[in-house]
Amino acid sequence: MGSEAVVVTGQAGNKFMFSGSDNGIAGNQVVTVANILGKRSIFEVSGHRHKLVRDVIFESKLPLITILLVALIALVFRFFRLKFSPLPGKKLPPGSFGFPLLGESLSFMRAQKQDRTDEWMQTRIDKYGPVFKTSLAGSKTVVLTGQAGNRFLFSGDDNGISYNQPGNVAKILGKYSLLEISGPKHKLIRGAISKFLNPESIQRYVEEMDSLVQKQLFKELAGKDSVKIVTSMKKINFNSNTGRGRVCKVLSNLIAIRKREMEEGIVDSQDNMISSLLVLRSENGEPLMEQEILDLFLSLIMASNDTTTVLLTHLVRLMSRDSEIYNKVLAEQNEVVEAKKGSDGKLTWNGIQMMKYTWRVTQEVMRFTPPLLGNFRQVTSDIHFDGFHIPKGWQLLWVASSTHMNKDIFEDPNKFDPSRFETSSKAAFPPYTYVPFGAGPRMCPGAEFVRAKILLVIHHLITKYQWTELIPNEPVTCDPLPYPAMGLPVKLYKRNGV
Ligand code: HEM
Repeated sequence: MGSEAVVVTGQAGNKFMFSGSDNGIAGNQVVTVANILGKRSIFEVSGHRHKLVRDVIFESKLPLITILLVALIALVFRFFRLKFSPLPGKKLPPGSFGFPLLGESLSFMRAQKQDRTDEWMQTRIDKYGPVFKTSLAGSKTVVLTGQAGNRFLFSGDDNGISYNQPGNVAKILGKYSLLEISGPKHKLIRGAISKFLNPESIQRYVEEMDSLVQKQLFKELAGKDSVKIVTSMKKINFNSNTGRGRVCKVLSNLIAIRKREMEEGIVDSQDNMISSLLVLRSENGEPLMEQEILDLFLSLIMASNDTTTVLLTHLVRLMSRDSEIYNKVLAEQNEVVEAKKGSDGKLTWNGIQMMKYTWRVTQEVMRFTPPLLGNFRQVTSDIHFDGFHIPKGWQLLWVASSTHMNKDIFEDPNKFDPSRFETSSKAAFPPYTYVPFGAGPRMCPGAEFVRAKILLVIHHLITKYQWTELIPNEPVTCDPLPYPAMGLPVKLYKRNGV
């Protein structure tokens, strides 16, 4: 332990050691033990004080178990005081770590369950300011809110801030998912994937997407007069009952098919995402392993399924509650139906571009209820923000509502008003303030795909069906995404002539 020592053994040695207290020999413990026990522990005090403490403990009439219990509690408190004590000389953000071990996790989880996360955040912002510390999921956490906090967090990728997800999420996604890789490899793979998710690509396969959406939607709703919207939307997005094992098998087969097709020259490497990943080479010329391609696809599926389901669910819920919005969306979609007559009944990219009002409603739904309320980052080296020191090993948390519901950014924020998106959101709101898809190098690459998907589903749903909620005022619960607690059961009515 960094000290020279003499080992004393035998009867004579023991006698010398045990009788020698305060006679040139002290009972003090090594530094780490002393730190934990505290400098007034019986092991650390000596002389008259040691005798006094010893008499109180051993001569008292208190049962030994009580004494041991008190000592144990003191030890645990001491341990956690040290563990959670601020670093000397460093200005840490204000805030509270809550209870030992649990931190503020329980109250945060309770707020999530009751859909009161915004309130939980706001109470702390009012008390401590836009940057505050807490302890969540067993980690010391700094919550960064507001435009400046968002900008710092979103731009800080690989700069003392890492995107790696908590252990359980990482396990599900696989270690090669886009969310787990960083640096040049992340840039390379993100670039390859994004090429297939940008508007130019979506334009090419919008008709194919449309026929798939129609097929899945009508298969799901056919013959039913009531459905749970959450379940139906999950099935339309991706059958959530399909486990990781089965998806991997299907993807493995697909990779083998693409490899063969490329060898036979049937498809070009830029025809589809799998082929383009198969020809991708890292800086040192290495191709991706099959496991990497599998994890990448799985992460795309996982990142898209729940978020898109939540968004569709909240749109359907809103339209069953607000007949004015429902009628305006329906009127716009009927215009698209008319326009389709000029293109053999097919929904084209132009049709998608006509759905401006529907998209504004969707944008406002995401402002009110962002499908992803926020996300964590890991601090990989000491960083500084707004005059505060944030030590390595802590985590950061960004929260969409901190800017979405800010009256200085969005006028009358509690009013549902799709018209605020009439000019392009980029021009209307300062950067890093409207963040349902995040921002910066880790911004959601699926944003354009989501737009096409949502508009296609709503187009077919509203032109064929009307619906009413079966549970009035069904509460929303975040687990961790904001879902209606009972899955939004609705009664379906087919429109005349369908
Ligand atoms: C309504 C639907 C969606 C919402 C609200 C959403 C939201 C987000 C947000 C906020 C982030 C950034 C998280 C952060 O910075 O902490 C993100 C990242 C990501 N999203 Fe989405 N997403 C949606 C749909 C999709 C879809 C459809 C895909 C795939 C086609 C997708 C793939 C991804 C991936 C791969 C990342 C990680 C990007 C990276 O690390 O570079 N998302 N998403």
